[in-house]
Amino acid sequence: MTFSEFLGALKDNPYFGAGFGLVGVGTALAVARKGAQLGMIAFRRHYMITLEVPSKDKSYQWLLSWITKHARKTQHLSVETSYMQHESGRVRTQFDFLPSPGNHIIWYKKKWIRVERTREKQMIDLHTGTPWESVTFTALGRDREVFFSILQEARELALKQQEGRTVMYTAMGSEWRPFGFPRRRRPMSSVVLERSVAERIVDDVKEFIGNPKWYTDRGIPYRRGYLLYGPPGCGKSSFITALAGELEYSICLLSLSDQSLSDDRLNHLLSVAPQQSIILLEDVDATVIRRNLASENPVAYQGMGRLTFSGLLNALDGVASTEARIVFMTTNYIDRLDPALIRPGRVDLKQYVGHCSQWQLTQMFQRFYPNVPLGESERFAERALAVSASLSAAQVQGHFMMYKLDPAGSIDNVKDIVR
Ligand SMILES: Nc1ncnc2c1ncn2[C@@H]1O[C@H](COP(=O)(O)OP(=O)(O)OP(=O)(O)O)[C@@H](O)[C@H]1O
Repeated sequence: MTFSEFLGALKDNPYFGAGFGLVGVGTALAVARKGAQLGMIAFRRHYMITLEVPSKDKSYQWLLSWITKHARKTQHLSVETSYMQHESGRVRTQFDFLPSPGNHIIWYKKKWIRVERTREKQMIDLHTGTPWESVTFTALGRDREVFFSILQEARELALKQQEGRTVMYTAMGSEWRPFGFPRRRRPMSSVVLERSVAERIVDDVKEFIGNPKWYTDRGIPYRRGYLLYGPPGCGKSSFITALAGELEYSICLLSLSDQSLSDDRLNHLLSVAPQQSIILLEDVDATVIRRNLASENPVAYQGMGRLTFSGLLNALDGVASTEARIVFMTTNYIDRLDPALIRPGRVDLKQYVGHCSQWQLTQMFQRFYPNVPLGESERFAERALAVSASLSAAQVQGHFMMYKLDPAGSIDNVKDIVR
């Protein structure tokens, strides 16, 4: 008996015949299911548009906030805790509910949009230690405008949340991440530098930002470097913070004494800094010190601080973008810096920020005790300078804090300023 004869005999058998009928129905169902799947794929391909945004993309956090705003009715939430500084200076803890991983439906511009937030359990971003995530937007139709509109709105929403604040970024692995809570912008008037010093720098930066064409016309990289040097506590960092506020820029803070910083990482970080930000390199003398120590004692410094001096120079030279790139460096020891580091092109403007002059002391007193006659401020300045000619603004501020409501006490006890 052949195999087909055998199958024929089975079909004719009353017990097995019914089974064959079921197999026929099952096959039909499978075919129908397959057909539906193919139909769905074809429908998706031709009548639906999707946009996937990975968590590494700059717009990812903005989009999560946007989704939170639009998916108000969703019951599946996760929380993100942040800190916000109030006008009063108080720091408030803020809980933001974000849509949890899964599907959410949003009605937006007369369209239903499915938003799927996925989190990879298996994959971790090694640089930040966070799981890989993505959000996928799916809408009916072929019009991409809806996605542009969502991205644009999400960006504007994020900018609005930062209005009046300065965002500080710190380097986390190969990325810049917001650090702490956005700070209230520091007014320029709150930092008292020697007469016309602040104006000189502010004018220079504004002139630079306003003239990209000048640079492109001449083929000069559109970047500008600044070096503020001088003793501790005289206002270098405070001034840069106030400048960022004035320009409505954020600050990307990087300490060159960070032992985990390598040439490649620095190079990468400088090239991916957020738009409209000042890159602030602190302790810029640290690389030079390390280089000297390492050459004196190579064994002890082996493997430490893979950032080399030439790596720093290369990274600074590589900083070029279509956007104004502003790099500020600070140091307490300019004499320790290699001339190659501060040559024009790497540092275009150097400014000494030193101990308080008589004019500065008068201004500081006036700002702290606004209702006191000018003569009293001048008297304080004279007496303070008689105590020490090298007072830092931080020292003076500390002294005022001891006599918050007592300007006369602040003058009478001025000798305590050096304690
Ligand atoms: N010129 C200034 N006017 C007003 N406040 C100042 C000034 N300089 C310093 N201060 C105050 O002193 C503190 C320390 O200042 P800041 O960190 O800006 O100094 P710095 O020069 O950057 O010091 P370092 O070299 O140690 O980094 C801040 O709280 C700041 O408010």
